Amino acid sequence: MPGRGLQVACWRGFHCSHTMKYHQRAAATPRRAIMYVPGYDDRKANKAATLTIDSIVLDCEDGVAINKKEEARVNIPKLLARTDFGSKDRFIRVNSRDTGLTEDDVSSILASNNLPDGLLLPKVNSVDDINWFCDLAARNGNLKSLNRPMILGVMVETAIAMLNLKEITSFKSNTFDLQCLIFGADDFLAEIGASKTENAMELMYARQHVILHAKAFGLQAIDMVYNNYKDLIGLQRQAIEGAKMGFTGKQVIHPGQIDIVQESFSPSKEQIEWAKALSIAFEDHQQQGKGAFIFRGQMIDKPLLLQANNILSLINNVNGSHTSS
Ligand SMILES: CC(C)(COP(=O)(O)OP(=O)(O)OC[C@H]1O[C@@H](n2cnc3c(N)ncnc32)[C@H](O)[C@@H]1OP(=O)(O)O)[C@@H](O)C(=O)NCCC(=O)NCCSC(=O)C[C@](C)(O)C(=O)O
Ligand SMILES: [Mg+2]
Repeated sequence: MPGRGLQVACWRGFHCSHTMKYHQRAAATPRRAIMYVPGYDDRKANKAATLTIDSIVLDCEDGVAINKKEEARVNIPKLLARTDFGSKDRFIRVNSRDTGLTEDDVSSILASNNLPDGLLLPKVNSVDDINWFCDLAARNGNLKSLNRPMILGVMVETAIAMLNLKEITSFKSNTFDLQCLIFGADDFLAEIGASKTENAMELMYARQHVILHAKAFGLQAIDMVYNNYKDLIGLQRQAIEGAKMGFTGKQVIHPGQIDIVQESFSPSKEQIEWAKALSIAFEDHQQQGKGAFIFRGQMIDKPLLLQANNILSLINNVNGSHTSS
């Protein structure tokens, strides 16, 4: 792929820091693309079921007009019951705490016998918002029927959430498993009064802030939506940039965006070959007592091995998830 070279992003949190107790939380499930599907829209949901994509989000929030909210929350459990989404992760995005709609979402969606794999919580401002939601879900939901924790994705899209990210990413619970931070660029731009530019330079700090906190706590970091869904060249540029920055995946809104995004967040053949060869060379040099050595003209030491391991872990996870479908 043009422009990718062998400069490898840190694809996952696994090997990037010594804080292994957090890094062990990192999900092995690849979430390179996650696509929003309005929860009331059976045609789009049926289409989504046929597509090759890591995750889908059945939406009750901003992809659903206020007069369609009830239809979406009633329809989603029926969709989950009758639709085979294959190996895709099935998320539901509920409405945020401040809307007063979350209680109805939870009663309808989580009381059902057809639970999703995970939930996305939008417009979270603090860990108190997550705890509030988890209490609500534990009281009203059918979560005891699960033999695993419910996966959580927290959407970071307010200024106060950015300031509270360390506390938010420290969230722990036996019933809920926080696995992803998801950057909601559109809401964030609206809140800080900025305008989106072509190269998104106004969002660089916020994107890095999300990555930093996700990786410090072993979470996946999911990049912003590319709204101009017919511009595939711009999408590819932004997706590759996000992967190089350290994001593990990207939100999408249209089927035409999936392949480009999933490819951008997958190691190329050259990267895989490089990672395998480097691992072997590293082991050989360790045997010879050399911590640093020259490999294909570059100085290699342990951090490069860790980057190579990130590539090999990702490719194993991607292959594993596809063979299990
Ligand atoms: C952009 C739109 C209006 C163009 O809609 P369209 O009907 O003009 O598209 P199309 O090109 O005609 O569609 C082609 C085929 O793809 C299907 N299709 C099209 N989209 C989807 C989809 N998402 N999921 C599944 N299938 C889809 C569509 O049904 C059709 O299938 P068909 O040939 O069988 O009829 C449409 O794609 C759409 O509604 N996308 C979802 C938009 C959405 O959910 N937005 C909210 C999430 S982003 C957000 O909230 C912000 C964030 C993160 O919070 C923050 O940054 O702050
Ligand atoms: Mg949003």
